[in-house]
Amino acid sequence: VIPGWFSEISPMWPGEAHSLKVEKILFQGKSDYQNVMVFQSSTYGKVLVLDGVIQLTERDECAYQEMITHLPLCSIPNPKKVLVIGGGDGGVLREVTRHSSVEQIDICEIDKMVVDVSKQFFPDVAVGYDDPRVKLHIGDGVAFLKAVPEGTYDAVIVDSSDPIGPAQELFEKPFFESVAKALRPGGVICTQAESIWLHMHIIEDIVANCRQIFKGSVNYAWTTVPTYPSGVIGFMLCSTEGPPVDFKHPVNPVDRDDICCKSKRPLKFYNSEIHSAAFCLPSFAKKVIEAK
Ligand SMILES: NCCCCCc1nc2ccccc2[nH]1
Repeated sequence: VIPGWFSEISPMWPGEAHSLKVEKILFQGKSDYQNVMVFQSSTYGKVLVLDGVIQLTERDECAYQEMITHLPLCSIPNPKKVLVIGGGDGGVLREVTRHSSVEQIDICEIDKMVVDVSKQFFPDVAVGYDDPRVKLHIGDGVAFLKAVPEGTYDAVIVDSSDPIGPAQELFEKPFFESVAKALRPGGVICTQAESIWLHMHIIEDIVANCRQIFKGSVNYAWTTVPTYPSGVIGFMLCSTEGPPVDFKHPVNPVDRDDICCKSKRPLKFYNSEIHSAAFCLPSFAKKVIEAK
């Protein structure tokens, strides 16, 4: 351990570790589910760490939050009811509220400490909670979805941490089946889907499960997030049987400047071109993901 530096060492990415220079540790706690830490970095703003894994930094969180939200919501004409699983930081909520068509936003986060810490240390991220359309449920997303009436949501966004830890079940088949049931025909799911550099095997399994469960379209998109392992992170975009969804060509643009929300904060990362580009894959990933 180098004094004054945080290194993200994990068996999920053996032999490598992204490091950030630490100015000051701002919070350390242990919730019922995981270790929670916040530190002031020298060059990436404040950083949220769960069980030693970087979840977000102030400098690059826009890339992840904007892409995981607008890739699904800009792919359907008129999203009204949206469910967020995980995402206790509130960043996805902030992005969902940009869509004026949205009437109801449910969020189910298992760890209340993540919500409280985000509100205290990441107010520009947790601003998402201020919107009156948002309803926060503290609990397990697996149980929450079992209780949801069939066909309730237009979109479900699974903003999970990694498969090792509290989010493990959110990567498994039964959970995807419960999401498919909770979606209306032609509804969409977008999940945090790891790195094509590090996790092709996990992605292969997720894609196989999604092809069996989601009878509309199944696509993988990816983007750059400098502080995530290997500097990239991906998303599974799937739709249920029903009105076809073409994820690669957004029907509901959000980069119009009239679409805004309380924070009046402009989009920093997402736009319609980067939306389409996100689905272009390197050959080694295409071979696995688009295998016919
Ligand atoms: N190793 C990549 C980790 C990606 C983490 C994405 C993420 N960031 C989060 C912040 C709060 C709650 C859930 C979250 N899920």
